[in-house]
Formats: sequence, C-alpha cells, structure tokens
Amino acid sequence: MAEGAETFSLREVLVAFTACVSEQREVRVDPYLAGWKGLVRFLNCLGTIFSFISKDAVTKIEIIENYRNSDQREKYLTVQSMVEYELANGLVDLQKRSDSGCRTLLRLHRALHWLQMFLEGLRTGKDNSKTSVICSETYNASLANYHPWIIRKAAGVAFCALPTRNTFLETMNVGTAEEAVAMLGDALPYICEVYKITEELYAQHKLLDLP
Ligand SMILES: CCCCCCCC/C=C\CCCCCCCC(=O)N[C@@H](COP(=O)(O)O)[C@H](O)/C=C/CCCCCCCCCCCCC
Repeated sequence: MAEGAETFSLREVLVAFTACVSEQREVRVDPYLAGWKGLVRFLNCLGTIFSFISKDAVTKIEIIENYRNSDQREKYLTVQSMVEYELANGLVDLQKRSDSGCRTLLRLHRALHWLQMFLEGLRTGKDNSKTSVICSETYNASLANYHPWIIRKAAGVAFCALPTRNTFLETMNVGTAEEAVAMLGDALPYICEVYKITEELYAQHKLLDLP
C-alpha cells in the first residue's frame, strides 16, 4: 500500500453517501462530493499506477465544487436544483463537451454504477477471489462502454496491481475482512439509492447521453 493508507476509512465514505438523499428524495451535492473524495483517498492508497484515474475524478469533483463555491452556490445544492437551473439557463450543451455541472456529474454518476457493482462483487466474492478480476469484470460491464480503447487498456493494466480481496478489505480500516464485508452490506443500499434517483432524474430530462 502507498503512503496515506491509514487516512482512509470506509466508514467516512458510508456516512457521506448515507447523508446524500434528503427527505424529499433529492441528492445533496456536498455529501456526494465528500463520498467521492473519500474514495479518491482510498484509490491514492493503492499506488501511483492509479493516479491517472484519481486525477480525472479530482478534476470532475473540483469542477462541481467550484459551482458550489460560486455566487450560484444555492442552485447547486442538490442534483435536482442543478439540473433545473442549468437547463432553464441554457448551460447544458447537448452537442459538444462542456464543463456544465450536469455533464460533469454524469461522469461520476456512471462511475458510481461501476462502484455499486464492484462493491457487490467484493462483498459476495469468495475469500480467495481476485480483486483484479472483480474490478475488470464490473468495469467491462459498465464504465468501459463510455471509454475509448486507450483508457480501457490503461485501466486494465492498473487493475492487475490490485491487492488480494482480503488485503483490499483490510485496507478499508473498519476491522477484519468480515467486518468490512458487513459494512459494505450496510453501505450498498445507500449508494444504490443515490444512483437510482440520479439515473431517473437524468433519464427524465434526457441527459444520460451528454457528450
Ligand atoms: C469503498 C472502498 C472500496 C472501493 C474503492 C474504489 C475507489 C474508486 C475511487 C475512484 C474511482 C474513480 C472514478 C473515476 C471517474 C471516471 C470518470 C470518467 O469516466 N472519466 C472519463 C471520461 O471523462 P471525459 O473525458 O468525458 O471528461 C475519462 O476519460 C477517464 C479517465 C480515467 C480513467 C477512468 C477509469 C476508471 C476505472 C474505474 C475505477 C477503477 C478503480 C479501481 C480501484 C479499486
């Protein structure tokens, strides 16, 4: 493990995603970003081979954080208010790449789908299963569909550096591998709920294919 492994706690990530959904079933942006930042910290613990992935995630987190720190911060309080504001003000480019909040969050949203599948694979995997296999199978079934060949190849190479399932689970800093598995079981419904609400919102506004 690279330096900094001790600063990651799965519990913190869980708390962030637990706090995402409001009573009105809206997705709060701040805990959403806090959850991603925690995950990036974990990724950084796994070694520099994952830097190109964490850099991309950080860039996207920072774009949305900048909106949260701007004069329009209230419009970016939830994913719902962000979508409404950006669409009403013509800020979402449907034809070409832009730095809109909607487009940027969509990239993280797609990655959340991979995360959901990956954590479920990890949770239900056997003691001796390979994290690299779980990771590449779930990546190929989700995020890879949006990535060009060169990114898919680089990701595939990086996955080979992943530690065994038990080492991976112990790195989560929640106790034994069994305790980490139990916590994953607690965390997953919250992550799934965030994903589901965002997916429905983006589908409703036809935003799922933003370039
Ligand atoms: C609970 C703890 C255990 C789980 C630990 C998981 C840690 C994962 C942390 C971060 C995941 C990174 C999320 C990456 C977001 C990627 C967004 C994206 O798709 N970006 C591409 C498209 O962007 P635009 O060009 O359209 O702006 C971009 O091209 C991607 C570049 C980088 C490569 C992304 C590969 C993603 C692989 C999936 C994550 C692998 C992590 C493996 C470690 C377990």
